Amino acid sequence: MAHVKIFDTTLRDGEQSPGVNLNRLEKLEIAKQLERFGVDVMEAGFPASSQGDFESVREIANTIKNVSVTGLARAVKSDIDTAWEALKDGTDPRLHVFLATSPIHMTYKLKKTPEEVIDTAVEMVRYAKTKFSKVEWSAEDASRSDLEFLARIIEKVIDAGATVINLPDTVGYTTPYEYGQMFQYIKQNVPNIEKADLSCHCHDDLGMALANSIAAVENGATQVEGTINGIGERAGNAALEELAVALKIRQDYYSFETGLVLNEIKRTSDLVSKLTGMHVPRNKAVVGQNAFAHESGIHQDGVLKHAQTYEIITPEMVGVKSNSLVMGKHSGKHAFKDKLKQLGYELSDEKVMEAFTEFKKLTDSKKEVTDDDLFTILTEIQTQTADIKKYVLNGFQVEYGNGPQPVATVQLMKPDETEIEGSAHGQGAVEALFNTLDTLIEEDVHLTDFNLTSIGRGRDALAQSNVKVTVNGTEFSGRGSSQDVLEAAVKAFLNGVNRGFYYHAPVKAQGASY
Ligand SMILES: CC(=O)SCCNC(=O)CCNC(=O)[C@H](O)C(C)(C)COP(=O)(O)OP(=O)(O)OC[C@H]1O[C@@H](n2cnc3c(N)ncnc32)[C@H](O)[C@@H]1OP(=O)(O)O
Ligand SMILES: CC(C)C(=O)C(=O)O
Ligand SMILES: [Mg+2]
Repeated sequence: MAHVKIFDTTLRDGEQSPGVNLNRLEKLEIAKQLERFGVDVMEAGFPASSQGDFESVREIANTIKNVSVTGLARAVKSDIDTAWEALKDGTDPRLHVFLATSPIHMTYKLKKTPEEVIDTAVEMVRYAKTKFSKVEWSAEDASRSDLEFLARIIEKVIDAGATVINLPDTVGYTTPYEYGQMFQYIKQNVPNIEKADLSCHCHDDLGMALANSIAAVENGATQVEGTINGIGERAGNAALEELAVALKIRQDYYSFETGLVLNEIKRTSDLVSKLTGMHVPRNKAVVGQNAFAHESGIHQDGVLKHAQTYEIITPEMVGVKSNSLVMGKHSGKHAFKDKLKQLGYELSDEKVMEAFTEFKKLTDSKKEVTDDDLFTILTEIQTQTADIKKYVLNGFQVEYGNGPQPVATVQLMKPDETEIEGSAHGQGAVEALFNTLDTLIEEDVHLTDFNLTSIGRGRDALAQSNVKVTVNGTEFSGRGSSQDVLEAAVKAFLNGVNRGFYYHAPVKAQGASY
C-alpha cells in the first residue's frame, strides 16, 4: 500500500475564503485539531502578509509537536526571512515558497520573462535553504504552464535544494486526465525528480478538485494539499475529509493510504465550520447532515435488511456519534472535566470553571444538554480573547408583535467602559436590534449576511447565529450562540464588529488577537 502525505492548508488557503478571518486562538484550536486528525504538514499562514498572521504562525509552530508546520512566502527574500522568524523555533519547520510559471501569470502579473522566473525561483530556493532544511516550491498556475518549461524549472529548483515540488491547479481549470498526464510528464522528463516529493494542490472551480487530486496521486504525486470542508480561495480547495474517505473506501481500487485518523473527521469539520462561519451543506459528501440519512422507502427497506445495500460509509467511521446525553443538572466537576477530555478539549483550570458555570446555567433552562451544546460552549470559551476591551452587551429589550413596527432598546459597554443605550425601529425584531446597534457603534458598520441555525433538535435547542459585517470597509464574520435567537443574533453582530474593531485598532492587537 503506497503512502500519501497530507498537507493541510485550511489555515492559509482556507482562510483566503472571502469573509473568513480567524483570530489567533481560533487558528490555534484548529491547528491542534489538525494534529489530532493526523495531517503530515500544516500550512499555518503567510507570515509576511500581516503581523497577525506572523504571530499565529509562530504560536502554532511553537505549540504543535507532531506535525511539520509550514508558512507561505513569495519568491522574495523578505518574505522568506519573515517566515523563518515565525517558524524557526518549531520542531519541524519547513518553507513553502511559490512563483508562477504560466505565460499569463509571468507576462501580466510578474512582468518577468521565463528566464527571469527561472533565475528568481532558483535564487530564492537557494536562499531559503540557508535557513530551512525542508523547502517546498510551488509552480503557481502549473496546470496552465508549458510542460517543457515546467520540467526545466523544476530540475533547476531541485538542484537548488527544493525537497517538495508542488504543481497547483491554481484556478481549478484542469481535468483529471490532463492533470494526471502532467504528473506523468514531469516524472518522465525531470532527471532528478526522485530527489523531491511531488505534490498536488487543486481548486474546485469546475467541481473537479478531488478527482484531479486523485488523478495526480495515481500518476506519481506523493503529497496531496487540501483543506477541511474544501474551504479556500473562490470555489475552494480539495476537501481532505473526502479524499481520506475515498482512499479508504476504495482501497481495493487505489491501494493508497494516508495517516489520517478517520474518526476525527466530524469533529475537525464541525470545528472549522463553526469557527469560519462557513456552513457545510446538508448534502455535502462525508460530513453533510444528510450524508447518512436514508429518506426513501426502498432505501430504508434495503438498509434495514442489510445496511450495505445503500450505505458505503458508516457514520462511526468518520466520528459521527448519536448525540449522546451529557450529565445533567446534578453533575459535578469531575464528570464534567472527564467529558471535556472525551470531547477533545484541553482547557486551563480557569476556563474549565467558566465552562462549568455556562454548562450549569444551560441545565437550568434546557432539559437535555448534548455533546453538540457542550461543543458550542467550549469552542466559544476556548477561542474568545479576553485580553482586550471591546463592545460588550449589557442588555436588550424588544417590543414586537404583528402590529406596529418593532422597537429595540440595547445597552452596550463601550471600549472605554462607559455604558451607552439606544433604541431604533425595524421591520422585524432582528432588524430593530441591528438598527439599534448601528446607531450605537461608532465605526462605519454594515451587515452583509445573516444566518440563524439551531444546534441539535427540540424547542429548547441552542441557536447559533453567523453574520458578516463590514467594519470601516473590511468584511468580518461574527458568531454568537444562545437559547434565545435574538440574543444569538446580537452576540454574532457584536462579535463581528469587535473583530473589525481590533483589526483596525492601531495599538496592541493589529490582527493578532482580534
Ligand atoms: C495562489 C495563492 O493563493 S497565492 C497566495 C495569496 N495570498 C495572499 O495574497 C495573502 C494576502 N496578501 C497580502 O497580504 C498582500 O498581497 C501581500 C502582503 C502578500 C503583498 O502586498 P503588496 O506588497 O501590497 O503587493 P500586492 O498584493 O499589491 O501585489 C503583489 C506583488 O507581489 C508580486 N508577486 C506575486 N506573487 C509573487 C511571487 N510568488 N513571488 C514574488 N513576487 C510575487 C506581484 O507581482 C506584485 O508585485 P508588484 O508590486 O511588483 O506588481
Ligand atoms: C500558493 C499556491 C500553492 C496556491 O495556493 C495555488 O496555486 O493555488
Ligand atoms: Mg491555492
